[in-house]
Amino acid sequence: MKILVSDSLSGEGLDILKDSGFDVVVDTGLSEDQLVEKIKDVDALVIRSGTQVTARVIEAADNLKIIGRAGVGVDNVDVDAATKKGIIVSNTPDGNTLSAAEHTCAMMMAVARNIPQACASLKSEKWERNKFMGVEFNKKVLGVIGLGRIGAEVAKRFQSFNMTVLGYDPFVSEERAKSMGITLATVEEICRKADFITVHTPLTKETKNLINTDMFNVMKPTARIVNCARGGIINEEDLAAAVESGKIAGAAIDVFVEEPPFNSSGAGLLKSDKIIVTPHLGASTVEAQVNVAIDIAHEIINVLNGEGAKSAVNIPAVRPEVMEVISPYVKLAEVSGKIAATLIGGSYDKVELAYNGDISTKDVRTVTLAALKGALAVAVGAGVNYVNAPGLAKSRGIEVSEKKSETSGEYASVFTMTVSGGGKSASVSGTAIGNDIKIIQINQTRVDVFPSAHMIFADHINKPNVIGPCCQILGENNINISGMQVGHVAVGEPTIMVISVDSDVPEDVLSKLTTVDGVLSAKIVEI
Ligand SMILES: NC(=O)c1ccc[n+]([C@@H]2O[C@H](COP(=O)([O-])OP(=O)(O)OC[C@H]3O[C@@H](n4cnc5c(N)ncnc54)[C@H](O)[C@@H]3O)[C@@H](O)[C@H]2O)c1
Ligand SMILES: O=C(O)[C@H](O)COP(=O)(O)O
Repeated sequence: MKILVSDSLSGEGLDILKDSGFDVVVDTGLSEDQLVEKIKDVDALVIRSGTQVTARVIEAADNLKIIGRAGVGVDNVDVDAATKKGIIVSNTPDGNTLSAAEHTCAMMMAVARNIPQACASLKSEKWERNKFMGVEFNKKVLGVIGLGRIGAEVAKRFQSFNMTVLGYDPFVSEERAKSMGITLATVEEICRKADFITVHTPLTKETKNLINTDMFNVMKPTARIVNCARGGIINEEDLAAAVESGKIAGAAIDVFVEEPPFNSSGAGLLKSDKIIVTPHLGASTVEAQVNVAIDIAHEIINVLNGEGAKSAVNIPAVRPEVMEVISPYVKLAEVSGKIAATLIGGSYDKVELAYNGDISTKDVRTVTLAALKGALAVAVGAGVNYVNAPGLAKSRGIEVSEKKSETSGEYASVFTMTVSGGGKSASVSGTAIGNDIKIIQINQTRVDVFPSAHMIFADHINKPNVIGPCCQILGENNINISGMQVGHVAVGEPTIMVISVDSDVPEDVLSKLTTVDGVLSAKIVEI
């Protein structure tokens, strides 16, 4: 399989990729047209912020399984287009946190003490001590917008300068903020009260232009603002105007709407003496680059080897300790999906997933995805995966619902999947015993089936001389039976027979089974 690395990646990560035995190609600085050409036969793409992975690039990618971002921000990737095509998008959320936080601190200190300007002045043989009068952090107010990994680290560091920290993050509770020594406030309150403001959110439609002229209008004239997150969170034109007119005292900017910003709204920021700038250096430390390269290399190899993605941004991230508990149910759900969709034997517009007992208290988002993947695979084939299963279900008008209850009867946990539509339904219940999975009910019939690779499900009447002839047909066609289960019902009642076999069962053999007196239908499920 082929891995294309299209931005600079530290050698430690490249070595891991090369040692995995995959074909690794490093080709940086590609235009969109060049990438469209090169991506066709690529299985994994490794990027930083320099590569724009547009819908056009994704459309051209015939084999792509994962886009791995060595870093945090995925705003240079069309994640929706990737998701629709079933491509995993993963990042490395932790590897560059400290470097980005430290760069923010460096920028804040530099703008407080005019260090770049004073340095340039002295190097041009001027001794301008009065011109570069700075300000202290002591007893000042810091406003942090976005209290995630980097925001929290920045807040912690400035608390040691004896600053009061105000924070805004709609996804952070009062308790969490309190535990970090931060008082929650609105963006406007922060803008009114803070001496220093720093933004640490992703760029989203909510955060785009979050800091604009309206906010600069309420800031102190001594306020200084820093952006080491994403260009566009602070409106570039409004910032240039606010600094120029003296509405605020200065700014420090690492990131721009367009990078490099020479021919865009960011160009105005380069002209002001009161705005210091760096060319997107937040993550540019030896340590961060080694961390993110190693993290993304392992993620790429895992995914190409068919193991799960650990840090995908377009499928649920499940903590390893939770994954350990739910992983047999992930397997069970996929198998149940295949069985239920095969048994209904046609279209359906409802999928109901019932989680009973211990499993109902766990994060089961991945189990639900697995159930959909299994069911849709019956119609769509190998083109369905964890990433595109919900989108495919939606586009087929399938309504998915979950029910949870802590009661489960004789088993600690029971998972039930029901598909229904057009007046028909099929349902499968199962449980996990250690790492093994067992189907315990099909429709209304109790069974005890440990799923195998090839299983025949035959509806029949529970009466003499049905099972024998079925086994004979399979034997005559050289199909070895490795196990068999018949649903527990009274004689004369309809039930189900599940025959595990060691090889595929051709259609004509399945048809022959239905000629046996008492057999109502026969279907094969391949796991
Ligand atoms: N300059 C660099 O080189 C560099 C390096 C690393 C990360 N970054 C950028 O820094 C930013 C933060 O990274 P992180 O690792 O801390 O991410 P994170 O996901 O840990 O934190 C982001 C925080 O923003 C919050 N948030 C989301 N929407 C918000 C909104 N509308 N208002 C306020 N808060 C909101 C989230 O709740 C979260 O707590 C990202 O944009 C990332 O791309 C830049
Ligand atoms: O989001 C990030 O991780 C940073 O912006 C770093 O980007 P880079 O990998 O291009 O330095």
